[in-house]
Amino acid sequence: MPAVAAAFAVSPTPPNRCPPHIPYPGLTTTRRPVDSPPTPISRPSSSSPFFYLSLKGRSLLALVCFRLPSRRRLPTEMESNGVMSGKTPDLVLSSSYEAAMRALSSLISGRKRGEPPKRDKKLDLIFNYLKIIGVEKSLPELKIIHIGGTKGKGSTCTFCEAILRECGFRTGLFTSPHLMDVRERFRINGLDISEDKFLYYFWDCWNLLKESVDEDLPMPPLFQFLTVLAFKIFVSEKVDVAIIEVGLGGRFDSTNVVKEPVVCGITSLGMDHMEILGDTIGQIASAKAGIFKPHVPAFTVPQLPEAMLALEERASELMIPLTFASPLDPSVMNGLTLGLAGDHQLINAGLAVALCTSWLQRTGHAELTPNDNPEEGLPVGFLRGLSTARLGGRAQTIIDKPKMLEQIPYGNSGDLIFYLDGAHSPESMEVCARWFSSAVGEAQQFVKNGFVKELGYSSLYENKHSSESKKASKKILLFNCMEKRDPQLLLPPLVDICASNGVHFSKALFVPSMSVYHRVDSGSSIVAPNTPANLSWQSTLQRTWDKLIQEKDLVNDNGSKMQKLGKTHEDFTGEPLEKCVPVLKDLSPSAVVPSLPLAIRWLRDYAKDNPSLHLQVLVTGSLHLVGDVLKLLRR
Ligand SMILES: Nc1ncnc2c1ncn2[C@@H]1O[C@H](COP(=O)(O)OP(=O)(O)OP(=O)(O)O)[C@@H](O)[C@H]1O
Ligand SMILES: [Mg+2]
Ligand SMILES: [Mg+2]
Repeated sequence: MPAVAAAFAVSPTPPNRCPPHIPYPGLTTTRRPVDSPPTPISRPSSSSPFFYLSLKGRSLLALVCFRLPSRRRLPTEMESNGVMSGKTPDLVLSSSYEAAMRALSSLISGRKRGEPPKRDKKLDLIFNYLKIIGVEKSLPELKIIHIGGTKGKGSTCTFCEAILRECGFRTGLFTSPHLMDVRERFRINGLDISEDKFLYYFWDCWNLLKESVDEDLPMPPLFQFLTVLAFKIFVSEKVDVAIIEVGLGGRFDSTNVVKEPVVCGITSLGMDHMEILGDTIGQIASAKAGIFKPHVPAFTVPQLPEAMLALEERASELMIPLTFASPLDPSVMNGLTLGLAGDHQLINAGLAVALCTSWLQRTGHAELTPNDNPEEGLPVGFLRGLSTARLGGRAQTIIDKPKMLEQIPYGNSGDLIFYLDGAHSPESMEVCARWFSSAVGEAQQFVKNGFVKELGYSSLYENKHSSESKKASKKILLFNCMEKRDPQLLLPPLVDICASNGVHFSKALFVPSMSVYHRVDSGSSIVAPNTPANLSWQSTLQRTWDKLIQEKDLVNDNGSKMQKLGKTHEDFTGEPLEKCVPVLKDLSPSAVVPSLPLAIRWLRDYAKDNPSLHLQVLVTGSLHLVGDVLKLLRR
């Protein structure tokens, strides 16, 4: 066995749940040898329809020059806002990215979330958009892995992408939603698409569509546009495999324009988007199974019986094998950990292994699949992919210590750790609570041992200050969710599961998100600490929380009963509230904070003023909230 493979040798993976081998007609793929460096992303040359100037430093990279294809008009949006001068068509100033975001935002339809979409002919329309941008004939070349489900789609897609890239293939990954920047949705070979490439493909598609739209074929709504843009990018970038996450549902989802993927997967199913998909888990499963296609093997994870039945029914109608992928056995990781944290990721990783195995078999690369011989375990590409996969805002831990990497003694200026997870359904709230309980336990263990784990960078820093090991920890919840969600379904599982693991919140802060779903922001857009006029939703959340805490009569971190609402909470006495967030003055175990920047500032001040505390903040309830916190922490 080669040395590198020996180093990764693992005990057996179950001879992996692969269906009978169904060859994919006409499909074989070339790939880089496993040990060679990833294929560099090919850059456009000056003879291509466009070129870019590489200027000094990252900031100047935004000053991109494009030679737009001569048959194209200049983007109307850019002309109208003065970003691009009509007399100098080759120059797109840096703010053109903001112009692209404004153009994208204009595609967000006025339809309220929750109203049934107009489904008739939707996929036909999308097919027409693909024709207009010139990629409809190339779709079959993309060798797609198509993944739907209620929870774990993005994670499973991310594992698949990382595995196949580590096996030597050039990958394209399309996921949703994004946290900070729309480009996160389009990864090429593991990296978010660059701004220059994004702008090129964006305006190319935009102009072609604008030139062709009429009453019968209007501009597509946002997600449809992003879907056709993804196909444009992946076809143009000549990826070997495109991993496509379903947006919502399955049968009527924009991504279901894919006629013949190589393999399909359905992740954990649960009750979400019932207003569109149906009231029962069976109906939801049927809608999701709408991505199954004739001659294409399908895989899924452990499901409730009713959901499993609906998936099986659809599979048998199409006469395709539906294979059950069991959660990954951690022992097959040979001591490595999954790149995405939380026990639930074992479910997603097990599905990803099955999907990649099937993809490799069907595209003529069976030699790269896990060996049936249990002694040989997972191949090195699988192990590398599973252990290096990354996806922000899902069970992500960030230490708020900008100088951490300079190894400044820990604890001197406050100790604040953010645990971020975009859970927003009851099921995901449960897995989030389990992950948080175990993560804070782990962190506490490191502290007790005199070590602090820099979780974001997976390295250890020795703590030379023995007083550190005596630090007490406080857990704070920073929460928001969309108004269509029911906090009575989201907050109880969080509180119950944490409490059953001995984890109690000292305080809960309810705060409005800053990003809004009717606007697409760039990652660098200014985060304004605007105070929304109406905080009534946050007050509703607070009331739900307070009632829950009172009913449960929970104990706090010190083992003493939490003070009832309105009374002084001993954990928060002596803090310099007045200089920061007046609304926190009441010192109750919960508060509505009028803006997110204020909440972060208050947390930082509190940590600084209480150096003997470890402050562990769980941010959850909304991916918007998580994205906004990431933006603020990055600054
Ligand atoms: N297998 C799973 N079972 C239950 N919850 C999960 C599972 N995987 C992930 N989650 C939860 O769902 C959240 C989102 O994970 P992920 O992005 O992988 O799912 P998604 O299906 O793409 O979600 P979305 O509906 O937001 O697109 C995670 O932060 C976690 O809380
Ligand atoms: Mg969803
Ligand atoms: Mg997703």
